[in-house]
Order: sequence, then C-alpha cells, then structure tokens
Amino acid sequence: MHQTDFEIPGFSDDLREAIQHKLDNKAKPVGSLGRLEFLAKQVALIQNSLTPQLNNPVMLTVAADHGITAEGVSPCPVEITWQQVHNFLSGGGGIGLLSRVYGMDLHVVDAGVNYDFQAHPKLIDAKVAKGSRNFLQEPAMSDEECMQAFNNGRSIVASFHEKGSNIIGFGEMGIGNTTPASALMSIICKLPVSDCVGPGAGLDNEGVLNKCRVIEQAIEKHGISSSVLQNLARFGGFEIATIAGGMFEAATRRMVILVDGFITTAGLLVAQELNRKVLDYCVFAHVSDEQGHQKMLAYMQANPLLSFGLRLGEGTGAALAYPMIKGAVAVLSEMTSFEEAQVINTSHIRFEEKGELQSS
Ligand SMILES: Cc1cc2ncn([C@H]3O[C@H](COP(=O)(O)O)[C@@H](O)[C@H]3O)c2cc1C
Ligand SMILES: O=C(O)c1cccnc1
Repeated sequence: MHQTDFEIPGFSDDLREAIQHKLDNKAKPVGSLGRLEFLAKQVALIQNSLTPQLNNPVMLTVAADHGITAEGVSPCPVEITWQQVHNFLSGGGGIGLLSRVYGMDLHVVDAGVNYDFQAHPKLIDAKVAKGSRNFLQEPAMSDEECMQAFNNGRSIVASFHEKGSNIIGFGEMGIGNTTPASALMSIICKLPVSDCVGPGAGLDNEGVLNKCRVIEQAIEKHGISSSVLQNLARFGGFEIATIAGGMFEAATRRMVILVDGFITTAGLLVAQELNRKVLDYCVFAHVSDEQGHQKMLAYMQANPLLSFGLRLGEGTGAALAYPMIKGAVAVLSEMTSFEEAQVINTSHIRFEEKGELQSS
C-alpha cells in the first residue's frame, strides 16, 4: 500500500508573534487567561488569522462493527452498534444529547455497520462492508477496503469544509472497537499489549486478560508491517480507518480537529504516522478513563484539556471541549484591548514564566 502524498501546511512564525502581541494587549494581566490563550493561539495559527472564527461546527460520529467480537473481547451484544446509530439519529445517546446542548451539527457515518439503514438526512452512507473480519483468523480488512474507508473519511471531511465548516469533532460507535484500537496502539507506540488494553465497555479482569491474549496471538499470526496503513488493514476497523482519513484531510484544509477518547485517538495515531503535522491541528479534549488513553496521549506529547473520568466515546468528550474553544477564539477576536477599554496598559508587567502551560 502506498503512503498518501498530501501535504499539511505549517504555521507562520510572524503570525505567532503578532498573536502574542494582540493577546498581551487585551485588558487583563499578561497570560491571565491561561490555557484559553494557548487555545486562541493554536486556532489563530491553524486559520492563519489574527481574527479567527469558528464556523459550522460539525461532530462526526463514525460507526462500524468488528469481527473480532467473536473472540469475546467485548462484554456487550454487537446489535448495540446499529441500535445506537438509530438512537443518535433521533437525538439520543450521549452524543445526540451533548452535540445538541453545545450546538454542534451531528452527523453519523456508517463506515461498516452490519445493518441496512434507511436513508436519513444526518446519516452518511460510507459503508465499506458489513463489519470487519475476525483479525485473529484473517486481516480485519483487505488493503483495498482499508484505503476505501480512509479515503471515505477524507471525502466526507472535504465536503463539510466545502460547505463552510472549519472545526470538526470526531467520535465513534462500534461494539468491540477498543480491541483494534489497543492493537494499533501497541504496534504504533511500541508498548506491550497489556499496557494498551483496558475494560472497554465493562470487561472484568478475566475478560481483559482474554482480550490481551487475543491481540497478542493476532500480532503473532500476522506480524507487524513497516507500513502503518497495512497494520491498520490487519488490526484496525472501518471507523478507525475513516477517522484517520478524516483527521488527515481536516489538517490539509486547516480545520480545527477535536479529538475525543481512546478509539478516536487510535485513528489519530495512524494519521500522525503519515504526517506528524496533523497534531498541530488537534485539540485534545480529554483524557479518558480507559487506561491506555493516557499513554497514547503521552506518546504524542498531547496535553488534554479535561480529565472528567469519561469512558464512553461517541464524541462526547470532544463536544465538551467545543465551548472552551469558542471562548478562546472570542478572547482573541473580540475581547477589548487596553486602548479600547480605556484601561491603563499593564502589558509591560510580565508574570514570571513557569512553563507549565502548553497548547497541546
Ligand atoms: C450502550 C453502549 C453505548 C456506547 N457508546 C459508546 N460505547 C463505547 O463502547 C464500545 C467499545 O467498547 P468495547 O470494545 O468494550 O465493546 C464502543 O462502541 C464505544 O463507542 C458504548 C457501549 C455501549 C455498551
Ligand atoms: O475512551 C473512550 O472513548 C472509550 C473508552 C471505553 C469504551 N468506549 C470508549
């Protein structure tokens, strides 16, 4: 499989200085809006603008089924995947609710669910197959299917961008999908499988041990390729491949990417292997309670905004982060400067740098 050849734009150093200057001239002590200022800088650099704006925020929740569930790696019945798709489309579930509460336009993508859905205005049909194969027996996807899912993600994101969206959150729904996410994490982060596996939707200790064994045996069977896309085909899933492609495309188009939990971040792990610059476009919404997530984030030197004990996925954490980014952008674009507020300028008084805050 050949690597994708699309470039991701870099950031302007001149603009970086101008943003800092503008933030320091807001009517407040220098740096006093903390991470909100780092977020503002990041979005301004992404948009290459001193007056960033968020337009048409989209939440993309990508769903698929997984053949690996035949090995008892999830405590939940697989029918929940399609049932949750219906639920989200009627405004229910965690992400149906939170995307509405925070004003994000939710679209559900069928990347590979084992179910025939009726057409729905919020459902995007990008089904490659009715679920991936059991990767303990055979590769989860053929190389072609994997690339199809990756490219579907790219074209879906491209079409939202063309309709005016410049910020996109990614979430997922797929019973069994913490298993492919853990396998990809172990391979990409070069960590023992046991460091990457957790209870997912609620496995007990014995279940977690079985999940570890299944992944270890599968890696032993197929081996690890030097191509990340080939590993994605062997051990991944349709939603993870679609998310990886979608995130990649979003970065090429200078969109802000909201990263959710463990499975979504596994999609990003794949994308950043293709081009690390994708990380500059990511806001890491939260650290999930699934044990591997913290290590995935550490691997990418990512600094998540929230630690809320979430372990649901669907995009729920990404939705929570959206209003914070909205606030950050407003600080840079709309907050009064010393001059406008007619307040004595204190920007010469600089707080001692502690270097504790990082943008991501
Ligand atoms: C009712 C329900 C709703 C969910 N929403 C997200 N997930 C989450 O749990 C699944 C992954 O966990 P595992 O790999 O252990 O199956 C994914 O669908 C993920 O989105 C759910 C799980 C359930 C049961
Ligand atoms: O972190 C997540 O997104 C997650 C964790 C467990 C199960 N489903 C999702």
